[in-house]
Amino acid sequence: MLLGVRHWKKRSESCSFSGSVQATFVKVLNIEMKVQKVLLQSDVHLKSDKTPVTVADYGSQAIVSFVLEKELSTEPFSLVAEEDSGDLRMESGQEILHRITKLVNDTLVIEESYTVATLSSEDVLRAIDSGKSEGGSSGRHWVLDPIDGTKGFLRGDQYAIALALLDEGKVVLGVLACPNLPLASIGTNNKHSSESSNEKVGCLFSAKVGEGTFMHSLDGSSLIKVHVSDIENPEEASFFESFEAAHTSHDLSSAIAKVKLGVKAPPIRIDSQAKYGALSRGDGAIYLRLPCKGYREKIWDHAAGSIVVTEAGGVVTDVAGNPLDFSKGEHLDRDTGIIVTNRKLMPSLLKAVRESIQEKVSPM
Ligand SMILES: Nc1ncnc2c1ncn2[C@@H]1O[C@H](COP(=O)(O)O)[C@@H](OP(=O)(O)O)[C@H]1O
Ligand SMILES: [Mg+2]
Ligand SMILES: [Mg+2]
Ligand SMILES: [Mg+2]
Repeated sequence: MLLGVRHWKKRSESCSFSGSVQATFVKVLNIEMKVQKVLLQSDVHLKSDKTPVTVADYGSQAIVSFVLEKELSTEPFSLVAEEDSGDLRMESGQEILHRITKLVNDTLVIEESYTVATLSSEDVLRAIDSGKSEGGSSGRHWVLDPIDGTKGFLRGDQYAIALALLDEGKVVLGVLACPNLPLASIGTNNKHSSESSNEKVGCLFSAKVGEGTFMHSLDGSSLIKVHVSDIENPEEASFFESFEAAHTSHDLSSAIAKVKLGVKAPPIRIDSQAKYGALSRGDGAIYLRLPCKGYREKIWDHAAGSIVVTEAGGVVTDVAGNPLDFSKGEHLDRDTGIIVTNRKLMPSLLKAVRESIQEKVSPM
């Protein structure tokens, strides 16, 4: 028993971010917001799976992994992150690597505690590749999506930086920074909005297992504990889904929400895990993600978002109603979609999802 308590204390102490990591996280965000406004065509590349990646994705991964490794120098460091340096090591990647290196140094120079020396391109490549761990069910692994919703980032819309900690395969800590998300509600089911926060954008959600979810403003001026919507009547529940039709079936979610549940409000379509953040503070009551059959979800797309919602009182499952399993490496071990809502709505939502999928498979 005593051993268990000691283990828990040790774990929770080292789970928490030091102030300088959090401050650096915010600086990365500020830089990304500037980069988003001045992005050049040549700063954007297509990866082998045809999804976009930018200097900001690589730069964010290099900085967060560099700072985390420095902060956690006394313990084994394992990071599972989205990007790798393969394309940057090729001849064609030299120009973009040069710009990433400049971006990383410009950012780190602002944070005095990390100005050991100017980082070389090789240091930057090494920092990006620190994210090559495979994760799994034993030990601790940090999970990073340096820019989630890159397509939204390119459009000038929503995106997020998502960092989580896995301990023995379970998410125990999550931080979700959403630089373009208004502090006021973006949905119809809101309970936290206030007059003074109406115009401001930039939210940072943080959640630690057993301690709830907090929303900070990015300028540090406010901090509140948030809770998911307590709506019980599905007709009043507004729902979130991906902006990108290629990432989720808009037709299927419309059949579930409108036809089966009688939801009246139109869907709120935004990019990235900002959907989890917005749901955690009750902006809407449902998030449906129903990708094409065969798409395998990655853990960095859901680890931080899922704990932000569950610690705010919500439920995150696959379409069979099982909790998401983050212990199987870089992929979530499901290919059947993700549903998120509050405890009261989950039974009717699950039923509606199952019926709609069944009807799609065998139309009457
Ligand atoms: N065909 C597909 N189906 C579902 N998700 C996909 C997809 N192609 C890419 N994605 C993932 O969808 C994420 C964005 O989610 P959303 O649609 O909620 O904005 C992307 O994250 P990145 O932008 O980090 O690559 C990417 O991992
Ligand atoms: Mg990507
Ligand atoms: Mg992502
Ligand atoms: Mg990403």
